[in-house]
Amino acid sequence: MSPVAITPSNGRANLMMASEDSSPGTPRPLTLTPSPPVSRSGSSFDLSLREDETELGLLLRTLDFAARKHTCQRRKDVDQTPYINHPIAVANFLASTGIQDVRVLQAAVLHDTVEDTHTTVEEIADAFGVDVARIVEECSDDQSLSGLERKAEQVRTAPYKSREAQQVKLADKLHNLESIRRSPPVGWGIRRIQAYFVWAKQVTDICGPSHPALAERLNALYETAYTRVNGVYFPCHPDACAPLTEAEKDRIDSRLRGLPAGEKVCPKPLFF
Ligand SMILES: Nc1nc2c(ncn2[C@@H]2O[C@H](COP(=O)(O)OP(=O)(O)O)[C@@H](OP(=O)(O)OP(=O)(O)O)[C@H]2O)c(=O)[nH]1
Repeated sequence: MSPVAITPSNGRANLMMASEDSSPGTPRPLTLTPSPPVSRSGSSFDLSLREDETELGLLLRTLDFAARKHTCQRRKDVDQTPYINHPIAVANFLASTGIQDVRVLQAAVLHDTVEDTHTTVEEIADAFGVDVARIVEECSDDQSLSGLERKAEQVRTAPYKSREAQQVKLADKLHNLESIRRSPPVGWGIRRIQAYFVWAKQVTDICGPSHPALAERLNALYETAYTRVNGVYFPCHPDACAPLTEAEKDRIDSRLRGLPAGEKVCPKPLFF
C-alpha cells in the first residue's frame, strides 16, 4: 500500500498520497521519522462521532464495518474460523489490558481491512476519522511486496510507528502466536512455526515499551510455548523457550486432544 499523509481538515479526512510529487517509476519515499503519537497529531481528538452517537455506538459501528468487510474470509486454522474473530480478539486484548482510547480499539478492529480487503485508508478516514485511519495505515503491509519483504519491512519500520500502532501490533502478534500454538495454520510445519515466532519476537521486542502489559504476556509466551506437529514436540521459539519436559509434553497432548482432526470445517453449513 502507498504511504499516505493524512492531514485533518474540518474534522474530515484530507488525504494526500506521499508520492504525488514523485515522477512515475521513482521509488516512493519512505517515512523514517518516528510517527508522533496520534494524541498529538494535527487533529487533537478526532473521534468522528455521528450526531447522538455514543463511544459505544461508534465502536459497534466500527465492528459492523469490519464484519462486512471480512464477511467472506476465514482464518487458516483447521476450523477455518471466521476471520472477524481475529480483529475482535485483538481489540479485546487491548481493552482487557487497560487501553481505553477508543480510537486504538477501533484501529484494532479495522487493522486488517486495508491489507486484506478492498477497503481504502480514505474510506476509513471518512467513516471514522483521520486518527483511526492513520493507525490502520501504519498497521498495513505493502501488498505489492513479497511475503519475505513484508516481514523485513515490519521489523525495519516498527521503531518509527506511533505508540498506538505499536500497541495494535503487539495485540495482533499475540493473537496470531496464541492461535499458532493452539491450532497451527493448516500445512505449517516446525520450521514455519518457529520462523514466525522468531520474526514476531523481533517486531514485538521493538514495540514492547508502548504497552508493557502486552509485552509481558508476549514474553511469557515466547518462554513457554511448545507444540506438536506430526508427533514431534518442539518449542515454538527455538531460543527463548526453556527445555521441553515430559510434563510439558503431557500438557501439549491434552491441549491438542481437544482439536478437531480437520476432516470437517467449522461451521458445517448452517443457515438461520
Ligand atoms: N497464526 C495464524 N495466522 C493466520 C491465520 N489465518 C490467517 N492468518 C494470517 O496469516 C499471516 C501469517 O502467515 P504468513 O504465512 O506468515 O504470512 P502470509 O500468508 O501473509 O505470507 C498473518 O498475517 P501477517 O500480516 O502476515 O502477519 P501479522 O502482521 O498479522 O502478524 C495472520 O494474520 C491463523 O489461523 N493463524
